[in-house]
Amino acid sequence: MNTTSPKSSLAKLGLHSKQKPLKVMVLGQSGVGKTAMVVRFITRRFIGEYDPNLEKVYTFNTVIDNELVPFEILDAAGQPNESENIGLEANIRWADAFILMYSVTDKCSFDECNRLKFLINYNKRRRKLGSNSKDGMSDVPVILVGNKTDQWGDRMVTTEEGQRRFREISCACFHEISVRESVEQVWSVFRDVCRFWRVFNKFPKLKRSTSDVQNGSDFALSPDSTCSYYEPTPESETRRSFLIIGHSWREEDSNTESGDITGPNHTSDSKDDIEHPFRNRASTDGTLLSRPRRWRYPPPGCAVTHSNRVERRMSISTRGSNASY
Ligand SMILES: Nc1nc2c(ncn2[C@@H]2O[C@H](COP(=O)(O)OP(=O)(O)OP(=O)(O)O)[C@@H](O)[C@H]2O)c(=O)[nH]1
Repeated sequence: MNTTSPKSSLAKLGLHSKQKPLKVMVLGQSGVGKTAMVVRFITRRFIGEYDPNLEKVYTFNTVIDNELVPFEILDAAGQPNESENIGLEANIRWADAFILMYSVTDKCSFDECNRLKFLINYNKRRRKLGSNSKDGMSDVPVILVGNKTDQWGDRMVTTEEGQRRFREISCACFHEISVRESVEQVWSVFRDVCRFWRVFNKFPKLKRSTSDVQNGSDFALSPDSTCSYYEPTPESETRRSFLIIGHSWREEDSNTESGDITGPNHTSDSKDDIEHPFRNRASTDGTLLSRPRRWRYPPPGCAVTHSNRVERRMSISTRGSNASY
């Protein structure tokens, strides 16, 4: 017997809502290769020159890990002056996930990532701080990408600096790629965007981990999250993978395929790590320490001393590269 689900019948009639698109924003200084990367992902071609002022949303449906993913990709124009920050911030609020791109041949573009990550933190949190919803305490995946590794003679940012920065500004993972040389590297970036987005949606309580976990703490963001980068020299196409454990990464066996399920060793060692991984510092990224309970009429024996108060501090700076986290 031929059975049809109500969902598919509605879909045929065009009444059932489509799958939610994955809205990705590609951010970075002008000239780092944002447009080249998006076009490479969609068409598999490397096209040399583009209109630098063009800001465009590309829609592209593809299958990742056996699931259809309707991408909406906003290729943000490089932001040459501060007056365009308002539009930039509106776009940041629109997006579900981010690719933060710099060129390994341009130190300024690398430093610009700090400011942009700060803007992401601020704009994705601000809305949520005002909301009552518990789910509002969320974060979004941000993938740090260093492009143009084919220009190894002009390199100004080392792989180690990229790895350090990815930890410092709390991105979900880090890639080094050459859009010109490898379509596979470009695909691996978008694959990770999608995988992290799924993980963040699936485990809302983990969402803040990539912003708040202290250096070196072992916190399992996802058992199947791997990140990769490629060796910068053209003669070495060896793929190296990193398992992302919350804020930190560990080098894996180089034969491990991206997306492989990892063993139990990669999860957090103690339950305590999961329960108290955050909030060890005040910060300017909107992360507030939880306030101690203040009694209006303290119960007997519960004397609240002034020193018990936790200072709440939040300052916002969107200028320059001196944003702090
Ligand atoms: N060598 C090399 N050049 C690249 C690579 N990716 C992009 N480019 C070049 O870098 C230049 C800038 O690329 P775009 O894609 O226009 O950069 P963009 O970040 O979109 O720049 P805006 O549109 O100004 O924000 C172009 O000349 C590209 O051909 C790469 O992987 N290697």
